[in-house]
Amino acid sequence: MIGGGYVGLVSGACLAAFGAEVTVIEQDPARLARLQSGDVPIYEPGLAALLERQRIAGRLSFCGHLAEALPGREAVFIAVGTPARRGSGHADLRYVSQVVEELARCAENLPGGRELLVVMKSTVPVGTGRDVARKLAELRPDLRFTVASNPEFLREGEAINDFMQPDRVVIGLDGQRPGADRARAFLTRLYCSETSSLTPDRLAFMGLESAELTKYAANAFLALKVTFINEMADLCEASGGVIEEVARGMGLDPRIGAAFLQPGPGYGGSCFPKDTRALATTARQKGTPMQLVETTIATNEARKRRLAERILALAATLRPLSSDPDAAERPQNGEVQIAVLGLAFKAGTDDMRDAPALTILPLLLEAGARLHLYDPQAMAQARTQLGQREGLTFAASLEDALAQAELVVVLTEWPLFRALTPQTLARLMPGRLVIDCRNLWPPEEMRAAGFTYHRLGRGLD
Ligand SMILES: NC(=O)c1ccc[n+]([C@@H]2O[C@H](COP(=O)([O-])OP(=O)(O)OC[C@H]3O[C@@H](n4cnc5c(N)ncnc54)[C@H](O)[C@@H]3O)[C@@H](O)[C@H]2O)c1
Ligand SMILES: O=c1ccn([C@@H]2O[C@H](COP(=O)(O)OP(=O)(O)O[C@H]3O[C@H](CO)[C@@H](O)[C@H](O)[C@H]3O)[C@@H](O)[C@H]2O)c(=O)[nH]1
Repeated sequence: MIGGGYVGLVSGACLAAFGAEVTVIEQDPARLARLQSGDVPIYEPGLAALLERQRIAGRLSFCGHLAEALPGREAVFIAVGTPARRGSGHADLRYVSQVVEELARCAENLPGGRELLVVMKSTVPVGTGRDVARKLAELRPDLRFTVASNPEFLREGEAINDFMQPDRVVIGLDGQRPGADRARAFLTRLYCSETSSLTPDRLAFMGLESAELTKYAANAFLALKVTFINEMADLCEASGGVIEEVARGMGLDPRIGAAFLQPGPGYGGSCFPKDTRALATTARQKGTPMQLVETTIATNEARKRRLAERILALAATLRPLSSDPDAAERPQNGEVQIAVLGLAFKAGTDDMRDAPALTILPLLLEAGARLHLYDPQAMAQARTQLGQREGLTFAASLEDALAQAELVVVLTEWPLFRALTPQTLARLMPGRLVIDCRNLWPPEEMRAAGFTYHRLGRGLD
C-alpha cells in the first residue's frame, strides 16, 4: 500500500483484517517514524486500535522504501495524494508519476508467469490507468503486470466501517489485457475473504475508464446534492419554510433518498472541492463542459463568502466593527468577541483541507472581529493553515473559547457541541447571540434560554 495517509492507512489496516499481508510504504520520514512506533498521525475513529491489532497479528508493517517491501508481493495499491494543481483545476499527478517510476525501478516479475497487479486507489482523472500502464510498459518492457482502478469511497470519520461494509467496491479492468481475469479473481478473493463480510455481489466490475469516472461522478453528484439543499435552505429562510421539514419530505422519496440533505456552511474537505474542479476541467478538455458541476463549484464558493457577510452583519448589531467607516463616530467598547465552534470541514475528522473555516474566518478577521477558535480535533491542522494572526486566539478548551463570547458561530457539527444544552451555553458565555451553520439546537429551547438564535433554513421566529 503506497501512501500512509487517510486512505492508505485505512485500506492497509482493513485489507490486513481481511487476511492479507500488507506493508504500508510512507515516504515522509516523520510520518513513517510515528507509524513505526505505533503512533497514528491522523485522527480517524477506531483506526489506532485496528492498526495495532493488525500489527500484533503480524499482518501489517510500515516501510519507507518500495524496493524493500515489494519482493514477493502480488499486488501494489497506490494511495498517494492527488491534490489540485496550484492555480488550476487539474489533478496534480506528480505523486502517482513518482510511484510509477519507483515501480519501474524495483518491480520484479512474479513466478509462474503471473502479472503483478497495480491497483489505483487514489482518485485520478479518466485515462490515468491507461497512461500508467503505457508508461510502465515503456520503462519496463520485460515486466508482466495488470493495472486496475479501484477508487475508494470511504468518508473521513466513518472510514473503517465504510471500507469494511461498503455499498459497493468499484473495480475497473482492461478486459483486453492478459491477466485481467486473474486480477478479477485476486481482487474478489481479497475483498470477499473469510474474515470479510463482503460477498462478490458487492463488487462492481467495469472498464478502467468507467471506474475512474464513477469516482468523480459520485463525488460531484453528492456535492451537487449538498449545494441544492443549501440553496433550498436560503429559500426557506426567505419564504417561511423549515429546511428540515422540506428535506424530510424530499428524502422520503426513495428516488431522492434522505442522505446528504443537511444544510451547512458549504461543502469542504480533501475530496469534494478538488474532485468537482478536476471533473469540470476534464469535461472542458474533452469538449463536453459540465455546466451543473461548474455552477455547483461557484455556488459553494459564494456561499462561504455570503456566510461571512451574514456573520459580520450580526456582529455589527452588537457594535460597529473597526472596518465600518462609521465606527469612529460611535461609542466603542473594543472589538466584537466571537467564539467559533468547529474548524474541521465536518465532524469526526481533524482534516482542515478546504474547510469552509479557511475562507470564512480570514474575512471576519479582516473586518476587525476577535475570534476565539475551538475544535476538538483540528486545532493542530488549523494552526498550521491559519497561522498566527492579529485577533485570532486558539482556545485551550470549549469553555475558554466561550468565556468572552458575545456571538457564537458554529461551523462543525461535533457531538461535543450538540451535547451542550442551551442553559449550559448561556452559563458559559456572556453574549446571547448565536449563528449556527449546522442547526445543532432546538430553536424553542435556545429562545427559552434567552438566545437570539440564527440557524440555516428557518426564519427567526
Ligand atoms: N481522504 C479521503 O477521505 C479520501 C477518500 C477517498 C479517496 N481519496 C483519494 O485517495 C487519495 C489519497 O488521499 P489521502 O487523503 O489518503 O491523502 P493523504 O495526503 O492523507 O496521504 C497521502 C500519503 O501518501 C504519501 N506519499 C506520497 N507519495 C508517496 C510515495 N511515492 N511513496 C510513499 N508514500 C507517498 C504522503 O506522504 C502521504 O502521507 C487521493 O487521491 C484522494 O483523492 C481520499
Ligand atoms: O448533508 C450533508 C452532507 C455533507 N455535507 C458536507 O459535505 C462535505 C463532504 O462530506 P462527506 O462526504 O461526509 O465527507 P468526505 O469524508 O469528504 O467524503 C466524501 O469524499 C470522499 C473522498 O473522495 C469520498 O470517498 C466519500 O464517498 C465522500 O462522501 C463536508 O463539508 C460536509 O459537511 C453537508 O454539508 N451536508
